[in-house]
Amino acid sequence: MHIFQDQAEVADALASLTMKAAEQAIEERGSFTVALAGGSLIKLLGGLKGKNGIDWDNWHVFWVDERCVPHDDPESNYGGALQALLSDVPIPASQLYAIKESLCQKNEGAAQPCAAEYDARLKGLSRSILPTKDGLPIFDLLLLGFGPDGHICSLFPEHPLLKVTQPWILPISDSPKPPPERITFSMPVVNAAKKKCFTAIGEGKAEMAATIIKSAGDDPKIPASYVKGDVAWLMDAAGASLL
Ligand SMILES: O=C(O)[C@H](O)[C@@H](O)[C@H](O)[C@H](O)COP(=O)(O)O
Repeated sequence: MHIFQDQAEVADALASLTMKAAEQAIEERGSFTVALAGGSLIKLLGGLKGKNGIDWDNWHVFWVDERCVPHDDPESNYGGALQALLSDVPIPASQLYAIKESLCQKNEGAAQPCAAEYDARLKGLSRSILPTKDGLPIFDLLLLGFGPDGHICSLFPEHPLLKVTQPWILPISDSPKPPPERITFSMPVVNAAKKKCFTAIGEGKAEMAATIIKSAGDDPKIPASYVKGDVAWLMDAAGASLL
């Protein structure tokens, strides 16, 4: 757990942690797979802009969850990350794994086909850049957010999806956080990743950050409590104020 003065310092620490994971993965396997959340995480991604010595050519970027909307919709997590960082760095466009936009022209009913297409696309990559173990993909790094209710990705408290183990990518059509139609990594896919990083910025995150960190694990009221393994927390002073 690392506590910093303000958001700018957290963004810088997030950049350092991501760069280190990338260097290690590229040295070991020649590629780096990172999956991003949406929400307030997006504004921290800019910390990677202008950093030297990054081998962007070998980065592969995914989304841990996505709203089923066109890419230019303000709700699009891909669109947000593009604006915050990805349009400014030379990652080949084919290595940005956005959801298939043509399946999302109408939000209603989009989650099922979107999730199936994303799941099939990821499984296709398991023969190349996305190694698997015990039938699950091993992402190098997940940059996660959490909601005030303790949700992560689009896995919400006491929602049946929390317990679903197959396929890798799940559709949700009744997300309590709008918009309702989304796709999300399953909890086993989250936990199979090599490293996960949570960020908590501002007073609004303090109470739930403390609850997650102090939780005994696997509390269906707090999806974030299921996250296990190598988990880093980067927080500002306000986000860490109730620890
Ligand atoms: O699409 C989304 O809604 C996000 O990916 C989601 O999983 C996010 O990480 C949390 O909702 C926290 O969002 P905030 O940090 O904005 O509260």
